[in-house]
Amino acid sequence: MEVGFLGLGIMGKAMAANLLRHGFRVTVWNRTLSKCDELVAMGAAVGDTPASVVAKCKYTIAMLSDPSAALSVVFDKDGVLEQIGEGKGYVDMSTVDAATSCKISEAVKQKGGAFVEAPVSGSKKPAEDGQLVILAAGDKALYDDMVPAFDVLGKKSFFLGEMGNGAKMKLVVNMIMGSMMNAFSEGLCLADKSGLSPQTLLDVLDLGAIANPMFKMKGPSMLQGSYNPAFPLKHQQKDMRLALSLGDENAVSMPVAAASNEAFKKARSLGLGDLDFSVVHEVLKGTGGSG
Ligand SMILES: NC(=O)C1=CN([C@@H]2O[C@H](COP(=O)(O)OP(=O)(O)OC[C@H]3O[C@@H](n4cnc5c(N)ncnc54)[C@H](OP(=O)(O)O)[C@@H]3O)[C@@H](O)[C@H]2O)C=CC1
Ligand SMILES: O=CCCC(=O)O
Repeated sequence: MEVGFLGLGIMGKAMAANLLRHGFRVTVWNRTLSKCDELVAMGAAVGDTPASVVAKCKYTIAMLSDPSAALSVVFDKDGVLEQIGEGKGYVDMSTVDAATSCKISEAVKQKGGAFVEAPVSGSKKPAEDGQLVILAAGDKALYDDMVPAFDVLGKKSFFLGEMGNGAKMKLVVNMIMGSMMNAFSEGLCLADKSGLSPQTLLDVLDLGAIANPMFKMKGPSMLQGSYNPAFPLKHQQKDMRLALSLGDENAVSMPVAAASNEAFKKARSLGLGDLDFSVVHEVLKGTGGSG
């Protein structure tokens, strides 16, 4: 199967590499073109523009930072829309809001193409290992065509029905994750300040009802103050912002998420946005809490 791949950041690079390793023919494009080199060394072809990738490939996947990047790659000059049409499919796996997905879907459909939104749960390591959870919605026929690729990229794919449901599900999941990260960080601070060993807290948590992979993976590096980005904090804050907006639209009160968003915003204002989202711990250590 031949696929195009737009966006070779932390996630896109790992996902495109995975497709190559599994025998897919992949044509890549990235705004900063030099980031294509590593994929070329693995056997990828390069397109000069999103439009040229879509012209070459029946199916094109995108993994871009945020709504503005997702819209720019479709609607701007040399964008996806210039070449999408009958018989071609576009799959955006970026985390965006439902309105962005719907806008792209309408434009792609107007040109005769098919569109699926397919944001993912799982970070850099699951992307490298093909263990993502895919939250797809939109054109069911295109989704079915993409199953061979989704099976390589993920351990499970959900088809969630109408356009926007994938984006909404992803935002709900990341709203919970961001709030959990703040509660976890506050707990580490509280243990430390009240004379307990934070390491022992990690051991206790790991044996109880709230044990989870995130605490297990991020806890030790947070205690060391090490924040190599797997999931950049700027993206987590974007997801909290979009989830809070979804809460506004649906009159859902989310005080925990709102307080967590403030801590992520504070971290961004301190220039920590490109580090892992667990760096919010430094903010909470500084203030003694998110409230
Ligand atoms: N990292 C993670 O753990 C996870 C991330 N996600 C989501 O996946 C998406 C990608 O995340 P991640 O790979 O971590 O992000 P990165 O910041 O590592 O990469 C972002 C990508 O978007 C491109 N980009 C940014 N702005 C534009 C623009 N205006 N036009 C064209 N391209 C642009 C960047 O290009 P350039 O290289 O030129 O800057 C880069 O390829 C995000 O929506 C994120 O929320 C979802 C699950 C997990
Ligand atoms: O959007 C990022 C999600 C990160 C994760 O699921 O571990």
